[in-house]
Amino acid sequence: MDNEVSMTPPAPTPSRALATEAVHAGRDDLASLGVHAPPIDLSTTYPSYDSRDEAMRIDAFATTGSLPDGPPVYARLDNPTTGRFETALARLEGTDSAVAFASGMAALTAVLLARASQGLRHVVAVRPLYGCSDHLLGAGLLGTEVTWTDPAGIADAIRPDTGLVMVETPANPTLAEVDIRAVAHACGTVPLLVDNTFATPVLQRPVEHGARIVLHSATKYLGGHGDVMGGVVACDEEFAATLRQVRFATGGVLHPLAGYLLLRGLSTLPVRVRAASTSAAELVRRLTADPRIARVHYPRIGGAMISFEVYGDPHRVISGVRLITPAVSLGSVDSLIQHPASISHRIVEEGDRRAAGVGDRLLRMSVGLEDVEDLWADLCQALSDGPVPSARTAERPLHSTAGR
Ligand code: MET
Repeated sequence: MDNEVSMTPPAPTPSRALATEAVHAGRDDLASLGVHAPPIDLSTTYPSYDSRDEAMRIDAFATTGSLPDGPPVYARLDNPTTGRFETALARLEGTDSAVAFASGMAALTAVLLARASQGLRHVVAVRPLYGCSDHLLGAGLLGTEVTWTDPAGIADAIRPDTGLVMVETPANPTLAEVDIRAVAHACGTVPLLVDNTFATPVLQRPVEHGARIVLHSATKYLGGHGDVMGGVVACDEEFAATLRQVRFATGGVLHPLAGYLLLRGLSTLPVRVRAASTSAAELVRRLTADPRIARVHYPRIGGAMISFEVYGDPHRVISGVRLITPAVSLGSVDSLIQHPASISHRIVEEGDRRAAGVGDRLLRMSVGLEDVEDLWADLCQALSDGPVPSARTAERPLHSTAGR
């Protein structure tokens, strides 16, 4: 008996803290497999001597979109390594399921196609969104039609063919926040999609506030090291099944090596997000007190993204950084800065961009894990091409999202 007790792993605790899930979700079977790190399955195809069984499994997937029992037949249906990342992300977001894609844009594309395939081609959306999301909705590339509105106008904008309401909060790049619960209420039976890329499940779990679909560019905080591109949708199993069918049909699959890296990234997500957020809040405090800065944007829920408007030439700041990397993207261990009007939101028509608060003097910074004093020193020299102001000049009170 003693032997039996020691050999049987204890049943997983039903509700584990986020930090625990981040490290263990998607890995529950590893000890029983006799390994410590997750295996990487690079197979594109899976052998079977039973073609009748394969036909049945393909039929079942085509009919239901459920994960095949046993090997996936072909890598466009599923992959066990990527499946671990999907399991873990669903656990962190508090959803039944998650479906991973080659990028955040492939993930959003699949959501739009899934709804359009049900005859629901109309989308209601709140600006700002990430520039390419805005473009994908607005350009009609997928045969969808968008109505842009503010949160208060959502209920009125919904039509019988509305398949989706989409918001991003905090929004890229202004960090504007929407009240997810209020918006979800306004959506009625139409599913609300929240792009949770900036907040991550560490700071916000949209499903707990009534959202039905959560989108991530996994390239950002989930991966966390600037070396893997991916996207993921967390949702109920019914919608996940449709997304898997779209993914199979359109081919925007995540590579299993990326799936491995994303699972690995999740294990440090809470630590990374909290540490970078502490530095970001300190930089916000100093920037708000700095006479070279016209306005600082920082969301109430916190996070590691900050935006600020300069009185001077924003392009000089970009060309002046030495430690901070002047590059688009975000969520890496190292800090990045970019000029949204030139890069991340360039594709949005200028008038729409400005109306959404993305002005020409706005800079967006993704705060990484460097020492905050080094980041401040670099920002200061880039802002002034001069020496770092003394600490006393940074003692004015903290204020966020306010102009001066
Ligand atoms: C190609 S531009 C943008 C990449 C990324 N989504 C960002 O906002 O930085």
